[in-house]
Amino acid sequence: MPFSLHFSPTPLITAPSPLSKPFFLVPYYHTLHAPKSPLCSSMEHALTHQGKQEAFDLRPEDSQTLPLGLRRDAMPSHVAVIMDGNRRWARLRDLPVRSGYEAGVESLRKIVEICCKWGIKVLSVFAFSSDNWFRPKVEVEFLMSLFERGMQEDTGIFFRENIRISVIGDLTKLPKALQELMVNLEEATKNNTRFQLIVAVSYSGHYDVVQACQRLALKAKCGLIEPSDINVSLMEQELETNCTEFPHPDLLIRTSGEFRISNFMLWQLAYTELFFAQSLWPDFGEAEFLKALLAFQQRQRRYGV
Ligand SMILES: CC(C)=CCC/C(C)=C/CC/C(C)=C/COP(=O)(O)OP(=O)(O)O
Repeated sequence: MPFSLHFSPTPLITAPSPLSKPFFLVPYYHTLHAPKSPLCSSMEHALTHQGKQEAFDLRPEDSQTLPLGLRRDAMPSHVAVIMDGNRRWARLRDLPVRSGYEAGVESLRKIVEICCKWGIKVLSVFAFSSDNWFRPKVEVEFLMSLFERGMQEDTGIFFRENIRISVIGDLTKLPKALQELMVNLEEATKNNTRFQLIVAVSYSGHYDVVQACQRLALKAKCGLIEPSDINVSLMEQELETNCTEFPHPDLLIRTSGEFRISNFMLWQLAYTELFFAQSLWPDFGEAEFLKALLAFQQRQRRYGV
């Protein structure tokens, strides 16, 4: 099934975009000491053709218009989502599991578009947990191919819409081509400023805290810091969310009626507001997202004070 984000062809880009100098990608190929990867050719394709043009519904004025009752001054900067319920969605319809994941990608695209429209700066999604490696091999392989396909097909949109992609997690476990694709996409979009999508793959909160501790221990061993220097700020510099200027989600949404955080961003969620939706992720759309944001805007955040 082809994917498409439905963005306006009208450039909404306010900051300088890599689109203005597509050849910046060329030196990057060389730093990888590798022939052009599939991503690189897909990027070239996207840059040449400027992405898909067939169906768009976002206009510049949309970014000024919020649904009734939603306040721009109380919008969360960073929303995190546990996209749960894709397989159940498929099973309820007698469809193969992969259709559930594909429908989940479409849902993600819708939410990304809404975030851009409503002025949310960062969206983090739990796309594949460290524990998901223990799922059936065929399912894991399908998910890997879905990440590859999804990212390749939307490359043009990321450039045109000024979207930065970051990937967090233990990427060393991913297929080599996917690792390369993700690293390339992160590098190529790192100066995009309108919106940042953080994709957590092969990720867990435990993994993140442990890798941060290992990095600090190494710095201490090398004499760069003293163990007594270690504090919240130094820890946060080593967590994988150091890729964003908003490392702490303001709001966490989990779909599918489950009430747990399942080892997602354990450190970063310390003061996050939680919202649990009944819908399965493929059914989670604008109306439910709005409900979550309205609930968030009514919360009083006291940070223990
Ligand atoms: C390109 C890109 C970032 C794609 C994201 C694709 C996507 C929706 C991934 C979710 C994967 C996942 C393991 C969800 C958990 O719900 P589940 O499917 O295990 O649901 P269940 O609780 O019904 O079993």
